Amino acid sequence: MRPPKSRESRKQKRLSEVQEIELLESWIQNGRPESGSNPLSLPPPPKDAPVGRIDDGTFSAYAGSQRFDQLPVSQKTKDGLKEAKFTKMTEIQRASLPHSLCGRDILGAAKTGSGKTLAFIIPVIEKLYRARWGPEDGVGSIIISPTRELAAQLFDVLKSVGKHHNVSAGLLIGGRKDIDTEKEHVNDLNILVCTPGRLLQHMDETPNFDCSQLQVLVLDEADRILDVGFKKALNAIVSQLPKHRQTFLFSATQTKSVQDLARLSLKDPEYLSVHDESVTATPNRLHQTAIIVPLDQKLDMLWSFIKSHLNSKILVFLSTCKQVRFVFEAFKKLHPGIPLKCLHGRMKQERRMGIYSQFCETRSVLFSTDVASRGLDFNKAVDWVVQVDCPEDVAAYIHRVGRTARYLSGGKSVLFLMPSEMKMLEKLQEKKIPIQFIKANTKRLQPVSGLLAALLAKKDDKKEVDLRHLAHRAFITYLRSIHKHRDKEVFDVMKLPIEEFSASLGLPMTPKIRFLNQKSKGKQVSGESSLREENYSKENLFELPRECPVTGKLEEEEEEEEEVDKDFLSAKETAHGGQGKSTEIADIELGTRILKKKKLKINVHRPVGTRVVFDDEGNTLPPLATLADRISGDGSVQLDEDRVSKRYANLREELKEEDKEDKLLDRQRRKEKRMKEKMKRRRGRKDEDDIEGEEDLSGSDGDRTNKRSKKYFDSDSDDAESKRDKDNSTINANSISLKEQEELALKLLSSMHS
Ligand SMILES: Nc1ncnc2c1ncn2[C@@H]1O[C@H](COP(=O)(O)OP(=O)(O)OP(=O)(O)O)[C@@H](O)[C@H]1O
Repeated sequence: MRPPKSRESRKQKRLSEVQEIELLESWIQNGRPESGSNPLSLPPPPKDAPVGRIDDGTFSAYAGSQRFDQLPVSQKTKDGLKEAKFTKMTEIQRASLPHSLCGRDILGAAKTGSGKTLAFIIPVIEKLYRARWGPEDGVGSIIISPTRELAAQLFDVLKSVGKHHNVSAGLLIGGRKDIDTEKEHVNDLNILVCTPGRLLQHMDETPNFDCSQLQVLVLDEADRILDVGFKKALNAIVSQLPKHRQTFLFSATQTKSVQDLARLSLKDPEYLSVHDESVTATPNRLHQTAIIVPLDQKLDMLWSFIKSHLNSKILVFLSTCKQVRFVFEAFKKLHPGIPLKCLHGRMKQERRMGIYSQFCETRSVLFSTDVASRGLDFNKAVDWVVQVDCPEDVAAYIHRVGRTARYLSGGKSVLFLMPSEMKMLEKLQEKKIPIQFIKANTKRLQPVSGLLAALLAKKDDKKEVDLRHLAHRAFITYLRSIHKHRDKEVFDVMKLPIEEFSASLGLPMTPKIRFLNQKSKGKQVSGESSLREENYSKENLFELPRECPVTGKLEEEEEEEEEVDKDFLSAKETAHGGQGKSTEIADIELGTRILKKKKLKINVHRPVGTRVVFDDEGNTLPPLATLADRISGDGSVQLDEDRVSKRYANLREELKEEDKEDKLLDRQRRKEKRMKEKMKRRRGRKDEDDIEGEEDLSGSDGDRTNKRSKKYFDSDSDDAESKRDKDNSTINANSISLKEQEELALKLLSSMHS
């Protein structure tokens, strides 16, 4: 039996909670801001004004307040905020919290790093607290994030601010092994922080998984989640949620699409875009630069940049997973003098999380795909964001550079633009992005292509990473990503110096890309300038215009098997450098080997049926002579019919044997192929980012779909092959009889001797 004192104190606690909730409800109702108003435009309450219920039964105004403790939120939340050292609200928090606390749907837009997370975490916790939500009530709120790392980060903020509350919360993200345990507990959770894929998996597979009582739905990085990549998953999720709920959509690049909003059944949402009037769309303390770098000099430039910023924390964006892996592995071998890390959607989840936390803690260079471009708030500030490959659009640019200069800190970014991508600069400037165009000091450029070529030329040690293979994949996936871009004003694969690019990766020969017009290959775009031809006097690598106040140095897996897209590529035999051709050929793709095969020479002028047969002494004999060695009385050659039938019987046996062997071999080959594909699929499923991960311009989603369907067709084709085998056996059975063959042979023989 529990001591009565404890029961008494629990009752007391309950009573005080009920009273607090009543007070909060009245306070909220009393001071609700006008629908459509922006609380930022209201005067802040006087400094020492009373907060909450005032003596005469009225309440303090909370719309317009600047501190968290002036808001109608529970003491538990206030304590959580205080302990996490959050006292003053940011603009998006001041603008949206008065509306969200009184139950309205929110469409929130604010620059990166401006505190949008708390703007939805606080009302989520408060709504459930005021509804006295408990474990037995099930799922009360769902917070959806496009990536696993971001979901984990949101979960951490939730745990810290809500630490004094009794609601239960869980992080549901793909790539974790404990799905079965998760299924057992998910029905006891009140707040789910998840990625769309994992949530849908629970909706599909977990018995009794029920979201029918949902109170609040949050989409962080809403425009991304509403994007085509997540369309199916999101529609399926939303179809299982009650329509009567509160919905919050937040992003730095918010969607205003009526269709999107209709999909989510938003009710008169408050559109709060706090930086609409701002001169810039990016954080004020972010110093942004762009520099022209031809494709074949990108790695030289990146290497030089890293070497001249060894004491910085640098986040480098590349287009595809394969590029990330290649640059990471290759640069690692060159020991630049700063720790290197890589992050992409095809890595195992534990490793991804490990890398993410390590990068939060240490000075290092992180090579990443766009999986790290949104929402991530790396603990210790990122000094530099380097975009080696052009972002797909302005929104992607904003999110990438937004990984630095967060909240009150500063940061720098540099965008490498190829001459053919200059249109992107215009697009960025049109969208209020203050980006400064600078020139490189080529004197300080440290070429790395030669070193890469030497690395790639080294004999492969089986235990080590196959750099040449990685370079090859990086080359192909990059070009494919450019080819797939819809914005042809910026991304035009035909304008790229393909051969030079291949050489810059250290590849001994240029893999051939079938979709390219051969004639235009190798030609440089007009205006493609070579950095090495330019001459700049200053000591630093990049030069800013004189008036610029910035004075920093730069003023400015095994992953899945080869996804050999035979329709997409083959290889071209052009050797760069002094690499021996013959050794290289074996290493390039199947397509190349097929091209290298010597064509069989067929002498079309040779008369039909004139196969030359020799006797034991090497004398030529007439055709079919071996079957016609019975000499008749008049001296003419006659067929020995016994020998003929014997010969045919032997031939039949031989053929049968050969056929058996061939079939066996073929079956074995197909079995191996199936096994390989099965393994690949398994590995793919393990390592694969669930739909949420990627972004990655290797077009992972698309590619995966293709791969899956390809597998589907492959397995079909196996069936088709076995069917063909059966059909063939039918054809054999119906083929001409032995007697007919003998007659044919006799006719032939007599016609030849006549
Ligand atoms: N009121 C506040 N006081 C102090 N720091 C804050 C406050 N609100 C947020 N922060 C801090 O600001 C940083 C950025 O916040 P947050 O991650 O929520 O930004 P965001 O707007 O969601 O950015 P993104 O658009 O990149 O997702 C975090 O480190 C967070 O702890």
